[in-house]
Amino acid sequence: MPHSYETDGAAIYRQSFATIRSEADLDRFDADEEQVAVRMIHAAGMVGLERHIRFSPGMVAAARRALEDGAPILCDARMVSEGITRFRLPAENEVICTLHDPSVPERAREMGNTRSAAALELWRPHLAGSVVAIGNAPTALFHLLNMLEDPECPRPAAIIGCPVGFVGAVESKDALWQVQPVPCVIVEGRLGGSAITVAAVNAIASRAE
Ligand SMILES: C/C1=C2N=C(/C=C3N=C(/C(C)=C4\N[C@@](C)([C@@H]5N=C1[C@](C)(CCC(=O)O)[C@H]5CC(=O)O)[C@@](C)(CC(=O)O)[C@@H]4CCC(=O)O)[C@@](C)(CC(=O)O)[C@@H]\3CCC(=O)O)C(C)(C)[C@@H]/2CCC(=O)O
Repeated sequence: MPHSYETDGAAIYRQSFATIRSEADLDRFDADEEQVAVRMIHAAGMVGLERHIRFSPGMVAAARRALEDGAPILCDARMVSEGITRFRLPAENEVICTLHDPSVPERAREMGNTRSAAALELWRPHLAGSVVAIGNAPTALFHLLNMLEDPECPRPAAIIGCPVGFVGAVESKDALWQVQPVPCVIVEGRLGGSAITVAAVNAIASRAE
């Protein structure tokens, strides 16, 4: 007997978002934040994630404005850059991931750091006014914060800072939240990841669900 299941993609999304809106506690988010939080919960498959999501004031508007003005999106991992739905982007924005540039392994050896952190050195020409999406590597977020301690370093318009894991994820996100060098969103704690980060970018890039 063949299995019966929903085959309409749009209906699947509608049903998912309706389920999230009925089960998640979204009251503390404004309308812009709620749209982004719903998509992050959707990507994680986890109602309850909302308790860990923190937006700095005006973050979604700042990131949206930057994208509409043509800002590039700088991603720590290809899992993030590949997940961004290009047709959602308001200005055919460039999506940049420098992690696999051939110069990065040698640069990482010289720096005594991970490839993820070393790859950010190649972001410098693109950083001003960009939207940063870090979904994997805590060392990338720490290195970005260190770069931004230099007042000469160009500043992004907004940071989606959601690295995941057990070593450095909690600490790097706490550091971003403490410093808030620019408007940002984080997922507190060990939770995070490329899918949740991509979902935030895709939600910010599109105005309404
Ligand atoms: C320590 C690292 C962690 N990686 C995690 C989780 C996942 N990583 C995947 C993949 C395919 C990649 N991870 C690298 C970025 C690689 N991961 C690391 C590093 C060793 C150090 C980063 C850091 O600690 O900040 C990092 C390599 C580096 O030198 O920077 C990756 C480049 C490794 C590689 O394939 O060469 C690669 C990213 C490729 C790309 O997309 O461009 C996973 C899919 C795991 C797997 O393959 O089994 C998974 C994805 C999670 C996600 O949602 O993004 C952690 C858990 C983040 C971990 C850091 C923290 C920790 O607690 O260990």
